[in-house]
Amino acid sequence: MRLSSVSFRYSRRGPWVLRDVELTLDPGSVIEVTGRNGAGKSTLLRLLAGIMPTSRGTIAGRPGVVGYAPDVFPVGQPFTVIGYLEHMSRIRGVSLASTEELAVRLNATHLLGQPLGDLSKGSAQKVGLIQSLMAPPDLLILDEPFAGLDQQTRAELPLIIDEIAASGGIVVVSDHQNQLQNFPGADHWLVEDGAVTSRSGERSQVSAPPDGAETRQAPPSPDGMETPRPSASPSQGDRQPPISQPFAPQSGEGARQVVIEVLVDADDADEIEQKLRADGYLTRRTS
Ligand SMILES: Nc1ncnc2c1ncn2[C@@H]1O[C@H](COP(=O)(O)OP(=O)(O)OP(=O)(O)O)[C@@H](O)[C@H]1O
Repeated sequence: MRLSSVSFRYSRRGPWVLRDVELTLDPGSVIEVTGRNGAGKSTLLRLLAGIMPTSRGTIAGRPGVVGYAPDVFPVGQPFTVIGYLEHMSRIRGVSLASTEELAVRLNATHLLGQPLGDLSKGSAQKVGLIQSLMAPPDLLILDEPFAGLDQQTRAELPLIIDEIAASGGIVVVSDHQNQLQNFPGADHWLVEDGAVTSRSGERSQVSAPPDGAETRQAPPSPDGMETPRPSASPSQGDRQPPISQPFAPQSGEGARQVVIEVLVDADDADEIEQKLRADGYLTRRTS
Protein backbone atom coordinates (compact mmCIF):
# COMPACT_ATOMS: atom_id res chain seq x y z
CA MET A 1 0.00 0.00 0.00
CA ARG A 2 1.41 3.37 -0.94
CA LEU A 3 0.60 7.00 -0.09
CA SER A 4 1.87 9.43 -2.70
CA SER A 5 1.92 13.19 -2.03
CA VAL A 6 -1.07 12.86 0.26
CA SER A 7 -2.37 16.15 1.66
CA PHE A 8 -5.54 16.73 3.63
CA ARG A 9 -7.59 19.56 5.05
CA TYR A 10 -11.10 19.43 6.45
CA SER A 11 -12.45 22.34 4.43
CA ARG A 12 -11.49 24.17 1.28
CA ARG A 13 -10.11 27.18 3.10
CA GLY A 14 -9.11 25.35 6.27
CA PRO A 15 -5.56 24.68 7.43
CA TRP A 16 -3.68 21.74 5.97
CA VAL A 17 -3.58 18.92 8.52
CA LEU A 18 -1.26 16.73 6.42
CA ARG A 19 1.04 17.90 3.61
CA ASP A 20 2.72 15.84 0.89
CA VAL A 21 2.92 12.63 2.89
CA GLU A 22 4.80 9.76 1.23
CA LEU A 23 4.53 6.38 2.94
CA THR A 24 4.78 2.72 2.06
CA LEU A 25 3.06 0.00 4.08
CA ASP A 26 4.34 -3.52 3.60
CA PRO A 27 2.35 -6.70 4.18
CA GLY A 28 3.10 -8.08 7.62
CA SER A 29 4.11 -4.75 9.11
CA VAL A 30 2.95 -3.26 12.40
CA ILE A 31 3.11 0.53 12.57
CA GLU A 32 2.83 2.60 15.72
CA VAL A 33 1.68 6.17 15.05
CA THR A 34 2.53 8.82 17.61
CA GLY A 35 2.33 12.61 17.75
CA ARG A 36 1.04 15.29 20.06
CA ASN A 37 -2.65 16.05 20.51
CA GLY A 38 -4.16 17.47 17.35
CA ALA A 39 -1.12 16.57 15.21
CA GLY A 40 -3.23 14.62 12.73
CA LYS A 41 -2.94 10.98 13.80
CA SER A 42 -6.67 10.23 13.63
CA THR A 43 -6.89 12.09 10.33
CA LEU A 44 -4.09 9.98 8.86
CA LEU A 45 -5.76 6.79 10.10
CA ARG A 46 -9.12 7.74 8.56
CA LEU A 47 -7.41 8.40 5.24
CA LEU A 48 -5.65 5.02 5.44
CA ALA A 49 -8.93 3.28 6.23
CA GLY A 50 -10.59 4.98 3.26
CA ILE A 51 -13.22 6.65 5.44
CA MET A 52 -12.30 10.07 4.02
CA PRO A 53 -10.84 10.86 0.61
CA THR A 54 -7.52 12.69 0.38
CA SER A 55 -7.63 16.38 -0.57
CA ARG A 56 -4.61 15.83 -2.81
CA GLY A 57 -2.46 12.87 -3.67
CA THR A 58 -3.30 9.19 -3.89
CA ILE A 59 -3.49 6.08 -1.76
CA ALA A 60 -2.91 2.97 -3.86
CA GLY A 61 -3.00 -0.73 -3.06
CA ARG A 62 -5.34 -0.65 -0.06
CA PRO A 63 -6.03 -4.32 0.80
CA GLY A 64 -9.50 -5.79 0.38
CA VAL A 65 -10.64 -6.30 3.96
CA VAL A 66 -10.16 -3.27 6.18
CA GLY A 67 -10.87 -3.28 9.91
CA TYR A 68 -11.10 0.11 11.60
CA ALA A 69 -11.72 0.95 15.24
CA PRO A 70 -12.17 4.70 15.88
CA ASP A 71 -10.78 6.44 18.95
CA VAL A 72 -14.30 6.98 20.23
CA PHE A 73 -16.76 4.22 19.44
CA PRO A 74 -20.15 5.78 18.54
CA VAL A 75 -22.39 4.42 21.29
CA GLY A 76 -25.43 6.49 20.33
CA GLN A 77 -27.11 3.60 18.53
CA PRO A 78 -30.30 1.79 19.61
CA PHE A 79 -28.74 -1.67 20.01
CA THR A 80 -27.50 -3.95 22.71
CA VAL A 81 -23.88 -5.01 22.19
CA ILE A 82 -24.90 -8.44 20.90
CA GLY A 83 -27.60 -6.90 18.69
CA TYR A 84 -25.00 -4.57 17.18
CA LEU A 85 -22.45 -7.35 16.70
CA GLU A 86 -25.07 -9.63 15.09
CA HIS A 87 -25.98 -6.84 12.72
CA MET A 88 -22.33 -6.18 11.84
CA SER A 89 -21.62 -9.92 11.44
CA ARG A 90 -24.44 -10.14 8.89
CA ILE A 91 -23.17 -7.08 7.01
CA ARG A 92 -19.63 -8.44 6.98
CA GLY A 93 -20.73 -11.98 6.09
CA VAL A 94 -19.04 -13.67 9.03
CA SER A 95 -20.38 -16.13 11.56
CA LEU A 96 -21.55 -14.87 14.92
CA ALA A 97 -19.57 -17.71 16.52
CA SER A 98 -16.24 -16.16 15.50
CA THR A 99 -17.44 -12.82 16.83
CA GLU A 100 -18.32 -14.45 20.16
CA GLU A 101 -14.84 -16.00 20.29
CA LEU A 102 -13.42 -12.51 19.96
CA ALA A 103 -15.67 -11.35 22.80
CA VAL A 104 -14.14 -14.07 24.98
CA ARG A 105 -10.62 -13.08 23.97
CA LEU A 106 -11.23 -9.41 24.65
CA ASN A 107 -12.92 -10.10 27.97
CA ALA A 108 -16.21 -8.68 26.74
CA THR A 109 -18.76 -11.48 27.18
CA HIS A 110 -20.33 -9.73 30.19
CA LEU A 111 -21.09 -6.75 27.97
CA LEU A 112 -23.11 -8.59 25.32
CA GLY A 113 -26.53 -7.93 26.83
CA GLN A 114 -25.88 -4.28 27.64
CA PRO A 115 -27.25 -1.36 25.63
CA LEU A 116 -24.46 0.40 23.70
CA GLY A 117 -25.42 3.68 25.34
CA ASP A 118 -24.61 2.32 28.82
CA LEU A 119 -21.01 1.35 28.02
CA SER A 120 -17.99 2.97 29.62
CA LYS A 121 -15.22 4.27 27.38
CA GLY A 122 -13.15 1.09 27.76
CA SER A 123 -16.13 -1.22 27.17
CA ALA A 124 -17.18 0.74 24.10
CA GLN A 125 -13.59 0.46 22.90
CA LYS A 126 -13.83 -3.33 23.12
CA VAL A 127 -16.98 -3.39 20.99
CA GLY A 128 -15.18 -1.25 18.41
CA LEU A 129 -12.25 -3.66 18.47
CA ILE A 130 -14.47 -6.73 18.03
CA GLN A 131 -16.21 -5.02 15.12
CA SER A 132 -12.86 -4.22 13.48
CA LEU A 133 -11.58 -7.79 13.88
CA MET A 134 -14.68 -9.86 13.06
CA ALA A 135 -13.77 -10.23 9.39
CA PRO A 136 -10.05 -11.12 9.50
CA PRO A 137 -8.55 -7.83 8.24
CA ASP A 138 -5.79 -7.45 5.66
CA LEU A 139 -5.45 -3.89 6.93
CA LEU A 140 -6.28 -3.22 10.57
CA ILE A 141 -6.42 0.37 11.77
CA LEU A 142 -6.79 1.03 15.47
CA ASP A 143 -7.09 4.57 16.80
CA GLU A 144 -5.90 4.72 20.43
CA PRO A 145 -7.14 1.18 21.13
CA PHE A 146 -5.53 0.90 24.55
CA ALA A 147 -7.36 3.85 26.08
CA GLY A 148 -9.48 2.68 29.00
CA LEU A 149 -8.86 -1.05 28.42
CA ASP A 150 -8.51 -3.42 31.36
CA GLN A 151 -5.20 -5.16 31.98
CA GLN A 152 -6.25 -8.51 30.48
CA THR A 153 -7.37 -6.93 27.22
CA ARG A 154 -4.32 -4.67 27.14
CA ALA A 155 -2.17 -7.80 27.25
CA GLU A 156 -4.26 -9.68 24.67
CA LEU A 157 -4.41 -6.98 22.02
CA PRO A 158 -0.69 -7.08 21.08
CA LEU A 159 -1.04 -10.87 20.59
CA ILE A 160 -3.94 -10.33 18.20
CA ILE A 161 -1.98 -7.65 16.36
CA ASP A 162 0.97 -10.02 16.07
CA GLU A 163 -1.24 -12.79 14.65
CA ILE A 164 -2.66 -10.50 11.98
CA ALA A 165 0.80 -9.29 10.98
CA ALA A 166 2.14 -12.86 10.99
CA SER A 167 -0.53 -13.82 8.47
CA GLY A 168 0.49 -10.97 6.18
CA GLY A 169 -1.87 -8.23 7.34
CA ILE A 170 -0.87 -4.60 7.88
CA VAL A 171 -1.63 -3.15 11.30
CA VAL A 172 -1.57 0.60 12.00
CA VAL A 173 -2.09 1.71 15.59
CA SER A 174 -2.15 5.24 16.96
CA ASP A 175 -0.76 4.88 20.38
CA HIS A 176 -0.17 7.94 22.49
CA GLN A 177 0.29 5.71 25.53
CA ASN A 178 3.23 4.02 23.76
CA GLN A 179 1.88 0.54 24.51
CA LEU A 180 3.52 -0.79 21.36
CA GLN A 181 6.82 0.96 21.94
CA ASN A 182 8.59 -2.33 22.52
CA PHE A 183 6.55 -4.36 20.05
CA PRO A 184 9.11 -6.49 18.20
CA GLY A 185 9.89 -5.08 14.80
CA ALA A 186 7.21 -2.39 14.81
CA ASP A 187 7.72 0.58 12.51
CA HIS A 188 7.12 4.02 13.98
CA TRP A 189 5.52 7.05 12.39
CA LEU A 190 5.67 10.43 14.06
CA VAL A 191 3.02 12.91 12.89
CA GLU A 192 4.26 16.44 13.37
CA ASP A 193 3.69 19.79 11.63
CA GLY A 194 1.74 18.16 8.82
CA ALA A 195 4.52 15.72 8.00
CA VAL A 196 5.03 12.07 8.87
CA THR A 197 8.47 10.92 9.95
CA SER A 198 9.01 7.21 9.42
CA ARG A 199 11.38 4.97 11.32
CA SER A 200 11.39 1.35 10.31
CA GLY A 201 11.58 -1.71 12.53
CA GLU A 202 12.96 -5.07 11.48
CA ARG A 203 9.65 -6.27 10.04
CA SER A 204 9.76 -3.64 7.32
CA GLN A 205 11.05 -4.63 3.92
CA VAL A 206 11.24 -1.26 2.24
CA SER A 207 11.44 2.20 3.65
CA ALA A 208 14.32 1.94 6.13
CA PRO A 209 17.75 3.16 5.17
CA PRO A 210 20.22 0.37 6.02
CA ASP A 211 21.35 2.06 9.21
CA GLY A 212 17.78 2.57 10.40
CA ALA A 213 18.22 6.35 10.22
CA GLU A 214 15.12 8.49 10.21
CA THR A 215 13.69 9.81 6.97
CA ARG A 216 11.58 12.92 7.00
CA GLN A 217 8.90 13.80 4.51
CA ALA A 218 8.64 17.25 3.00
CA PRO A 219 7.61 19.81 5.63
CA PRO A 220 4.60 22.03 5.05
CA SER A 221 5.14 25.20 3.05
CA PRO A 222 5.42 28.37 5.11
CA ASP A 223 1.83 29.35 4.37
CA GLY A 224 0.52 25.85 5.03
CA MET A 225 -0.23 24.74 8.57
CA GLU A 226 -2.09 26.70 11.14
CA THR A 227 -2.09 25.92 14.80
CA PRO A 228 -4.24 22.83 15.32
CA ARG A 229 -7.67 23.48 16.77
CA PRO A 230 -8.25 20.99 19.55
CA SER A 231 -11.89 22.04 19.89
CA ALA A 232 -12.67 20.60 16.48
CA SER A 233 -11.54 17.11 17.45
CA PRO A 234 -14.09 14.54 16.27
CA SER A 235 -14.05 12.89 19.65
CA GLN A 236 -15.37 16.03 21.24
CA GLY A 237 -19.01 15.32 20.48
CA ASP A 238 -18.90 11.97 22.25
CA ARG A 239 -17.63 13.25 25.55
CA GLN A 240 -18.08 10.85 28.43
CA PRO A 241 -20.53 11.98 31.11
CA PRO A 242 -19.02 13.44 34.28
CA ILE A 243 -17.82 10.83 36.73
CA SER A 244 -20.16 10.98 39.68
CA GLN A 245 -18.41 8.90 42.33
CA PRO A 246 -16.52 10.71 45.12
CA PHE A 247 -13.09 11.92 44.05
CA ALA A 248 -10.65 10.10 46.27
CA PRO A 249 -7.89 7.56 45.77
CA GLN A 250 -9.13 4.03 46.28
CA SER A 251 -7.59 2.26 49.21
CA GLY A 252 -7.41 -1.46 49.91
CA GLU A 253 -6.15 -4.17 47.56
CA GLY A 254 -4.56 -3.46 44.20
CA ALA A 255 -2.33 -0.66 42.98
CA ARG A 256 -1.59 2.24 45.31
CA GLN A 257 -3.13 5.45 44.00
CA VAL A 258 -2.13 9.08 44.38
CA VAL A 259 -3.67 12.41 43.39
CA ILE A 260 -1.70 14.58 40.96
CA GLU A 261 -2.86 18.16 40.48
CA VAL A 262 -2.34 19.54 36.98
CA LEU A 263 -2.71 23.23 36.08
CA VAL A 264 -3.76 23.82 32.44
CA ASP A 265 -4.92 26.70 30.24
CA ALA A 266 -8.69 27.12 30.49
CA ASP A 267 -8.98 26.86 26.70
CA ASP A 268 -7.34 23.43 26.76
CA ALA A 269 -9.18 22.09 29.81
CA ASP A 270 -12.00 20.28 28.00
CA GLU A 271 -9.65 18.44 25.69
CA ILE A 272 -7.15 17.48 28.36
CA GLU A 273 -9.86 16.28 30.72
CA GLN A 274 -11.47 14.24 27.96
CA LYS A 275 -8.12 12.68 27.11
CA LEU A 276 -7.39 11.75 30.72
CA ARG A 277 -10.82 10.19 31.13
CA ALA A 278 -10.38 8.30 27.91
CA ASP A 279 -7.21 6.87 29.42
CA GLY A 280 -9.16 5.68 32.42
CA TYR A 281 -8.12 8.41 34.89
CA LEU A 282 -10.55 9.93 37.34
CA THR A 283 -10.56 13.73 37.03
CA ARG A 284 -12.01 16.61 38.98
CA ARG A 285 -12.16 20.20 37.72
CA THR A 286 -11.55 23.18 39.98
CA SER A 287 -11.40 26.76 38.70
N1 LIG B 1 -13.97 16.93 11.63
C1 LIG B 1 -13.05 17.91 11.70
N2 LIG B 1 -13.29 19.12 11.17
C2 LIG B 1 -12.35 20.10 11.24
N3 LIG B 1 -11.15 19.95 11.80
C3 LIG B 1 -10.86 18.76 12.34
C4 LIG B 1 -11.80 17.67 12.32
N4 LIG B 1 -11.23 16.61 12.92
C5 LIG B 1 -10.01 17.00 13.30
N5 LIG B 1 -9.79 18.29 12.97
C6 LIG B 1 -8.57 19.07 13.20
O1 LIG B 1 -7.52 18.40 12.48
C7 LIG B 1 -6.33 18.43 13.26
C8 LIG B 1 -5.83 17.01 13.47
O2 LIG B 1 -6.79 16.33 14.28
P1 LIG B 1 -6.64 14.79 14.62
O3 LIG B 1 -7.85 14.42 15.42
O4 LIG B 1 -6.36 14.06 13.39
O5 LIG B 1 -5.35 14.82 15.55
P2 LIG B 1 -4.79 13.70 16.52
O6 LIG B 1 -3.31 13.69 16.37
O7 LIG B 1 -5.51 12.41 16.30
O8 LIG B 1 -5.18 14.30 17.93
P3 LIG B 1 -5.55 13.57 19.29
O9 LIG B 1 -4.31 12.89 19.78
O10 LIG B 1 -5.96 14.71 20.18
O11 LIG B 1 -6.68 12.62 19.00
C9 LIG B 1 -6.66 19.17 14.54
O12 LIG B 1 -6.30 20.53 14.37
C10 LIG B 1 -8.15 19.04 14.66
O13 LIG B 1 -8.68 20.13 15.37
